[in-house]
Amino acid sequence: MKRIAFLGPEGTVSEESSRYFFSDITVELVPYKLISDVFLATESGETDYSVIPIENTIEGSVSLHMDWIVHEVDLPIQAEWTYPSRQNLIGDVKEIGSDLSKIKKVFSHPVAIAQCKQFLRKNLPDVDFEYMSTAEGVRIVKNNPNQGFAAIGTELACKKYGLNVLSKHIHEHDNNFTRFMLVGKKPLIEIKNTKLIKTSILVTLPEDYPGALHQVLSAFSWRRINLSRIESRPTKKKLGSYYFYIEIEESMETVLLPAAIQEIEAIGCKVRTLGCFPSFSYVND
Ligand SMILES: O=C(O)C(=O)C[C@]1(C(=O)O)C=C[C@@H](O)C=C1
Repeated sequence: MKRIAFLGPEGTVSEESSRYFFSDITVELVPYKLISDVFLATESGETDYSVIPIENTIEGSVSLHMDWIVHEVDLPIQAEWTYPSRQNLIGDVKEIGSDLSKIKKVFSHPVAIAQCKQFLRKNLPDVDFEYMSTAEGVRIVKNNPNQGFAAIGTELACKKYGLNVLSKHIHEHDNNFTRFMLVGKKPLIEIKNTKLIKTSILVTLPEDYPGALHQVLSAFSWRRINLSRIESRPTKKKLGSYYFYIEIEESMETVLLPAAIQEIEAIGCKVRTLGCFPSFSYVND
């Protein structure tokens, strides 16, 4: 059975989304305390794949996780899916009741906190924050009663640690989704079929000259290849030096995409393929 590393403890959004994505495939989900441990578990062979949150509707890219994929490990992207992040204010109702001013400190993941900024500004303007995964936050609140602690996390974690939802769905938009990537050394053949196959590449320009990026993009545009994301990140070698992370809605097994990449290489760019993978959108059933 395939072992899948995710950010733990049990009850994180990563776990909820993995249970959804792997609902038809029997896998063992293995929690790790830090996202670095999640990556390294698969890099070392302790697990077969890692589940990595990569982008959120409200917060945008999770840059730290993208940087891990690019700089720290050699783990191709094998699949991606979207999943709704439903955040709740969680605590002990016997302690807090309906008086949220009793809350002095909130524990959660920085990305989850950022998804609830408006709620927090309005209802908890003076609280302190401490950062960890959402489920770790819920666990800490459970283990430290009567201190004015609360967490932002999932209903799964709330049930798991025997606490109460003090305010339900406190994230800013109904359309709050997180995109997760499955990274690992080999393709996961058990994955269901999908129409959309994407390819992710990293492009480093040879030097900074007028129109350099335009030339790269035109290799895709005249072939009518659709790009779904482009982002620049520092190469970490020199201030002001960037690579471009480009997501393409096309498989490497087509004729057009390898030709576009060859053209980009011919103008002196370095291209690294991070993965060619099936892409799934959340279906509410
Ligand atoms: O802390 C969690 O529950 C996670 O799974 C992490 C994470 C993230 O890293 O973006 C995942 C999705 C949520 O939107 C917020 C936090």
